[in-house]
Amino acid sequence: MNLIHFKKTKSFWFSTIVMLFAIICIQYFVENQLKQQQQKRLEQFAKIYSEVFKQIYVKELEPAYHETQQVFSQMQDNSFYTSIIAPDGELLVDTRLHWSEISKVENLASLPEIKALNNQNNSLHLSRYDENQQYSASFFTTYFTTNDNQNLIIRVGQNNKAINQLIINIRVQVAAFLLTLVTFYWLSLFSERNKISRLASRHTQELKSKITETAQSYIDLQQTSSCLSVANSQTEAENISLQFLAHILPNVKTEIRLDPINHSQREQFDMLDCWALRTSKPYLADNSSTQCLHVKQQMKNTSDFVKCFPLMSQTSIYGVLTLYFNQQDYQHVENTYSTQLVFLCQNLSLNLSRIRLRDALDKKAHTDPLTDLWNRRYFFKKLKQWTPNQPETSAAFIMVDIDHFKSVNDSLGHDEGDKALKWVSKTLTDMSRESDIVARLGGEEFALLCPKMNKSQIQTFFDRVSKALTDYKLSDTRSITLSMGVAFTVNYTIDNDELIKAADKALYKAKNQGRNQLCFADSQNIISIDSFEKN
Ligand SMILES: Nc1nc2c(ncn2[C@@H]2O[C@H](COP(=O)(O)OP(=O)(O)OP(=O)(O)O)[C@@H](O)[C@H]2O)c(=O)[nH]1
Repeated sequence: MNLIHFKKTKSFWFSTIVMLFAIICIQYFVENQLKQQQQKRLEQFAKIYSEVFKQIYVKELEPAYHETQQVFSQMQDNSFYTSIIAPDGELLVDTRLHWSEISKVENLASLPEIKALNNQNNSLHLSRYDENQQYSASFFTTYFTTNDNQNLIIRVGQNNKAINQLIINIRVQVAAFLLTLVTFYWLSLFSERNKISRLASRHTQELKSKITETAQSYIDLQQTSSCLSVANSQTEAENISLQFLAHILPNVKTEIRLDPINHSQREQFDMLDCWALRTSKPYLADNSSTQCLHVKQQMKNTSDFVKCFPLMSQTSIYGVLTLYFNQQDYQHVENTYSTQLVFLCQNLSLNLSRIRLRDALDKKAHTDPLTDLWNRRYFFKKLKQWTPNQPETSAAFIMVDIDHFKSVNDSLGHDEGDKALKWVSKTLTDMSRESDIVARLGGEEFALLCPKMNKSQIQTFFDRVSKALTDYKLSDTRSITLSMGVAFTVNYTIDNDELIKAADKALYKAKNQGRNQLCFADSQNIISIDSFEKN
């Protein structure tokens, strides 16, 4: 800013000096012209006057004096005054004096113009201070010859007051012009300075608020990252990220779509539909460019730009983050939040990877390798998390045991027994609902936790499972049968220990009563869940 100002000032002074110089030259020229014109007019006047005087003058001076006085009194310009002087300096005629006063005037031979003329000049111009008249005057002095061959001097003078006044006027006008120019310049400079300072303060303010906004977004991002690092599920991680985006980009519509492989309930989403995932980098599309196929038509129609950020690692794809902008928001986000968005996506991807890895390990730790059902540990963990005092968490606890399984192993071998175990597992899973937990507790023993199931529903379940098992034939054409013991949490008074013990007793009863049957619990019998887990 200072540099610009300096340059402006420098060029201004340079142009001012040039202008001043030009004005002085013009002024000098004008003044010179004025003086030349004055001299010309003095010469002309002298010529005319001497001609008139010559015509009128015949030996007698007085009549000539009066006649010329009369002739020249009619002239408009009476600023000229004329003297006729004899070569020896005697004043003969003077237009400013009365005839009677002329003879009283002293000899004029000592006047500078008469002296100079006598020193061999035929005519001359001279400006000097006229002490008699007390003002500065210009004189033209020359010889002329009368008709009777007398050599006389004519001197025409003019008061310089008018011309001096003219010159002063010109100078005043030039000075006024320059002063106005300088004033205007400083005024414009001042207003420009004010404008620049206002602009600078506005920019500073904008910069300040942008820095504050950016700093705040980094604080939010840090907090979001901390939450993401302890997120328990993909849904939780997704919600944390969406919350952050809604906070920093309140006007931008945001959407996260995760890989449906681990999310069977989600809307199907083909990862090849997204150009960001194909190219492994953010993809921006406006209304005229190729859009990703997963982008919602309605959202696309109401936005100027759609930008997708891939959620992926080097080896896996987790999903995509999509932002829908209008023109103005897009610029703002690009300028202020582009780094934060990339960081968020990296962080989210990292945590999705962590959650998936943990889920996979969890699943491995909680799954029975032979049947792929939940194992004993997982089942009792779930059962411990049960809250029996809430009506909506009421459930049926079913214990299942294959009848005479030992004889299957003994007669047909372990492989045949394993096949039978897998078939029973599949049948139990197929016949149960999605909300039920089906587990293999060990050996030929299974358990189900079925929320909101009544006696008749259990009976139907048992009948369907038994019927399905008759379709499976062992190699010796035998069929498999099951016994089930069931206890309920419907009366809200039984805790988990009671529930297990009751179901176990019911199963025991079913075995004792001949197997291949279903028995419901007698809730009076109690054993502890811990002792049951140890079995
Ligand atoms: N093939 C196979 N057999 C198993 C597995 N785990 C346990 N068993 C067998 O399951 C049989 C369980 O027999 P028992 O506890 O006596 O019960 P049961 O023969 O079914 O008699 P009831 O329960 O009284 O009807 C044993 O022979 C175990 O060896 C397994 O993973 N695979």
